[in-house]
Amino acid sequence: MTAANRQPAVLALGSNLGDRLTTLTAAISALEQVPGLELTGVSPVYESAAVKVDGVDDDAPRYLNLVVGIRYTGAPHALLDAVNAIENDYGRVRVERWGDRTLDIDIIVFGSVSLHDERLSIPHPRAAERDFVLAPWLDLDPEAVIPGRGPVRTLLGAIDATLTPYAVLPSAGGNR
Ligand SMILES: Nc1ncnc2c1ncn2[C@@H]1O[C@H](COP(=O)(O)OP(=O)(O)OP(=O)(O)O)[C@@H](O)[C@H]1O
Ligand SMILES: Nc1nc2c(c(=O)[nH]1)N=C(CO)CN2
Repeated sequence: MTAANRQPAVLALGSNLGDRLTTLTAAISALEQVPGLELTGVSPVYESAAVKVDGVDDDAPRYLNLVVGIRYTGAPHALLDAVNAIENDYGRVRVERWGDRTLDIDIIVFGSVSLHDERLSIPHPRAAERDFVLAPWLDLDPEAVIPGRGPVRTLLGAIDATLTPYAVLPSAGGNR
């Protein structure tokens, strides 16, 4: 793919261990260094209780979450490799599914791509139920849609959201 046909994509970032805001800020800088990746927007940061496999865990460290808009010249799996490398650089250790982590980066949508294989599912299969993805994404793009699921505004309206606005990063911006 050439620079002329970069795909718009949305990434969701989360952290509930360590210096969460510093990690998220550093991760955004690291994303900007990925060859072929251009940052187009950074949402506000929200805080929320950790959602675990068996429900909300009020005893677990709370999460900070944000989403970023990007344009990317490569393929979806190359983007996954890049975000996995950044997660590893920031000390991400996979212990359990939905376990606590220093940094999580999910690919939410990638253009109009629909793909499901053993490494990657796009659109992200759980994004439509996650207030910590939908709320910051709506801030970034009020017209956002998850292909096959509907407008982010409608999806968020169907959820009992329990997020708290936490911060706006100096790098934040809806339209670059
Ligand atoms: N859209 C996607 N974005 C990021 N990773 C994905 C995606 N679809 C599938 N994966 C795969 O999921 C694997 C496990 O991801 P991870 O351990 O971060 O899951 P999780 O964050 O605990 O849960 P969840 O996927 O519900 O957010 C990754 O190694 C990756 O191969
Ligand atoms: N509040 C919150 N809970 C979570 C999050 C997250 O980013 N925020 N990510 C998870 C796995 O990706 C599991 N649970």
